[in-house]
Order: sequence, then C-alpha cells, then structure tokens
Amino acid sequence: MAQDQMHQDQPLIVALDFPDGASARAFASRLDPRLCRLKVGFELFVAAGPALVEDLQGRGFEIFLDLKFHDIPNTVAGACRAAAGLGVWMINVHACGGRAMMTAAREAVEGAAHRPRLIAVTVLTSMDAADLAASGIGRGLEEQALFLAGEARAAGLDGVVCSAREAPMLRRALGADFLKVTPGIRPEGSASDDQKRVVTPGQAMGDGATHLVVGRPVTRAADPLAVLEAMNREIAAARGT
Ligand SMILES: O=C(O)c1cc(=O)[nH]c(=O)n1[C@@H]1O[C@H](COP(=O)(O)O)[C@@H](O)[C@H]1O
Repeated sequence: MAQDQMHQDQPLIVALDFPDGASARAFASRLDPRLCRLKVGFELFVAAGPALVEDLQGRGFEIFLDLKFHDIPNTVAGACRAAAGLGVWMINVHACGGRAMMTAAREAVEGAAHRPRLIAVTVLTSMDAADLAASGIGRGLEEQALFLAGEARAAGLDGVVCSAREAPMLRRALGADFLKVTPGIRPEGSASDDQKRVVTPGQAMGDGATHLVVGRPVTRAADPLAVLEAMNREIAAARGT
C-alpha cells in the first residue's frame, strides 16, 4: 500500500517524548506505522536532531515535528522553511505569536518543495481557566481558544492544536475540514498526569477531533501495540466504521 494511502485515515499520533535518540528508536521499533504517526517534540529534537526524523521517516512513519515556533515573523518563516525541508508531515507554531507571524509561516511552507500541514497551538491542554487568568489573558478558556483558532484560520493555516473539549465549538465555527489535533487523550482509567483537560479517544473523535496526540498512555505501556490497537478500535467505533 502507498504510504499516503496507508496514513490518510490514521488519526493517532504518538508523542515520542524521550530524552535521546536511542530510546526513541528502540521504542519506535515496537510500533507499526500503519497504527500511528509519530510526534517529535523539543526534548527529542534537541537531543537527536534531523537525523532521527529522517530515520523514523525511513521506517515508514509520518512525522509531526512539534517545535511550536513563536518568534518574529521572519525567524519563524525561516524555521518553518527548514522544517519543511526535512519532509515532515506536519509542523506547528503558537497562535499567540500573532496573525503576521502565522502568515509568514504559511507563506514559507507554501514556497517549499514539500508542503507540510501547518497548524497553530491555541490554549495548552495543561492550562485551565485559572492558569489562563494568571497569565494575564482576560478571555475565558473557550473564548480564547476560539479567538486564536479564528486567527489561525484567517492566516491560512490548516488547523489548530486544541483540547478535544473545544473541538465541537471549533467544528461549528470553523468547519470539519479545519484540522483539530487534540492532545490530552487518555483511554478510560489511565492517569491524567499533568494534563488538566483530558478526553477519551472515542469521545474526542465523536466531538470532532481530526487527530489525537497521545504520549504516556502508550510510551509507558507494557504492550504499546496492544494499547494502540485498542485505541484504533475505539476510534473506528466512534466513527461508525
Ligand atoms: O502541541 C502539542 O502537541 C501539545 C499541545 C497541548 O496543548 N498539550 C499537549 O500535551 N501537547 C503535547 O502532547 C503530548 C501529550 O503527551 P501525554 O500527556 O503524555 O499524552 C506532549 O508531547 C505535549 O507536548
């Protein structure tokens, strides 16, 4: 099966939050690219760099390079261009960097030979209303997520990272095609860890999430493949497929 065909309907993204390339490679060898994409974030990218991304892609995994760029437009555009050059499937920026920054990011990836999906982080799933207020934001949680998602859409981005709890509201406001990548996913009965807004895989899909990011429930599992298979079954049931 062509890689594109294999991946196009796969909503699960496993967060490879490991401290070094060796641990990430060892863990990835226990997974199957037909069951998930992989997310490489700050910790791993700083430790292991582009070579690891290329290695994982060589094993058939599509990569979400989660570096959450947030800087002046010119700097973010350059970072996005460099990330696109790695051939990754998806990259992201922080929506609170502003519309000009997001527009510069979008123009940079549009000019690249390989155009990754470009999405923006709205309100982190580790934050609740009190955290938002404490960081000086006057809007409520949902209002802020909706505002930032609207800014991302106005800048021409493909979607947002948001809590699945906000997905129904964002689907109503911005449509089903605007990507809603939702971390804070926890299968029934698993620990919330530091996530304050958690949702089960089935519930997230039912609520309009297009992709689910899940880390520790898979990376700390005794049998990660079994957890992925169970999550994929739950997703298929929620989609009615
Ligand atoms: O951008 C992200 O991926 C992200 C945004 C957000 O609001 N919340 C959030 O948890 N994440 C990422 O999603 C992953 C969640 O991991 P677990 O909490 O272990 O499932 C981590 O890699 C986070 O960096």
